[in-house]
Amino acid sequence: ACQHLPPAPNPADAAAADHLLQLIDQRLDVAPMVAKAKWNSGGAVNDPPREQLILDAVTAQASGLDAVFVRRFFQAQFDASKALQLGLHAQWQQQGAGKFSDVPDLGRDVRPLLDRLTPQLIASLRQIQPLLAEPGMRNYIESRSISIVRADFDGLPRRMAVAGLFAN
Ligand SMILES: O=C(O)C(=O)C[C@]1(C(=O)O)C=C[C@@H](O)C=C1
Repeated sequence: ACQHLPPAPNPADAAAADHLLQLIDQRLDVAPMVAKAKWNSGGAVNDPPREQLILDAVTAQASGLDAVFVRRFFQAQFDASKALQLGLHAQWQQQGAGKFSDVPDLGRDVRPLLDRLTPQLIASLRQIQPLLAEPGMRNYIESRSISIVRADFDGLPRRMAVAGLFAN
């Protein structure tokens, strides 16, 4: 029985994957705060110069790691954040929502939360990258992500964020 199922990763590798998924979830948890700050300010969700700044920083910090892999991963985190933010904006638009009170400042309060996660994500990617080709690892990551990473908008942002680990 179950011969068709891929093998589960060993406990240490599974724990490393769970840790990365927790960090992905923590980063995605910041998106609603970003969305509120931008809703109040009227600023665009997409900020290519800010993305470029982060990509340049991670490329510099990630020596030894494949630059294409790291950049693809972070771009996927931006794209997941934007999908979540745009979904929230569409919801608030439809509800005729007004400005939110007590929203943290994007530059002073919110982006530092993302910046604090960046080196943790890079450290976790270092651990995970050599394990990604193990049989069963992709399957494990994708199924575990459903329990660990937030599920907004039918899981679209979650799927986008996790897909960034794989080339296709
Ligand atoms: O900092 C912002 O303005 C965000 O919206 C967050 C974020 C990110 O995930 O880091 C996502 C989309 C933007 O294009 C730039 C950066």
